[in-house]
Amino acid sequence: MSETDRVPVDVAVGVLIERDASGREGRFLLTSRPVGKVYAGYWEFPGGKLEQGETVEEALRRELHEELGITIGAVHDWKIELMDYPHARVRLHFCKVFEWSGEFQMREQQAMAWQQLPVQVVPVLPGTIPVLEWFAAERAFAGATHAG
Ligand SMILES: Nc1nc2c([nH]c(=O)n2[C@H]2C[C@H](O)[C@@H](COP(=O)(O)OP(=O)(O)OP(=O)(O)O)O2)c(=O)[nH]1
Repeated sequence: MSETDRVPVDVAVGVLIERDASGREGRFLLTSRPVGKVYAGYWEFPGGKLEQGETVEEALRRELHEELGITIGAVHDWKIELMDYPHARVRLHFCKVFEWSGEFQMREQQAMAWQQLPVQVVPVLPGTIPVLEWFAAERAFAGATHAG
């Protein structure tokens, strides 16, 4: 593999979180990767690669609309994580989202699950696990962050 193959691809990832009346963060949304993609069936936060000229926010709005049929409100930059996979090197831009409108539609025949720690759906994509650790730290959650 040549060096240029290892240039990271930017990916916008949406961490949709429910909040209660006091603003306390609760369940978060995971979706399964569709059949035909690498890591098909693995659970992740919804999102996708930036197209040329797009910002992270623009890509996130487009991807969540394309994949889930929803329109998202404010996008809050949260963390950036570099992941090396055999198939690619990706720079994941995780953004928190608390507001959205529209009915969820699984437009790529994926599945969705609202989760708490510890996450019950399996298997979880390797690049998703750091997010669960960040949640654990924020929420003072002790123990395994996911099953399996
Ligand atoms: N959406 C998402 N992708 C993640 C997460 N963690 C993680 O390592 N990734 C990786 C998997 C993929 O290599 C890459 C996202 O690419 P993708 O193939 O899902 O993006 P896309 O929808 O634009 O796909 P395509 O049009 O190229 O088929 O980021 C995550 O939590 N969410």
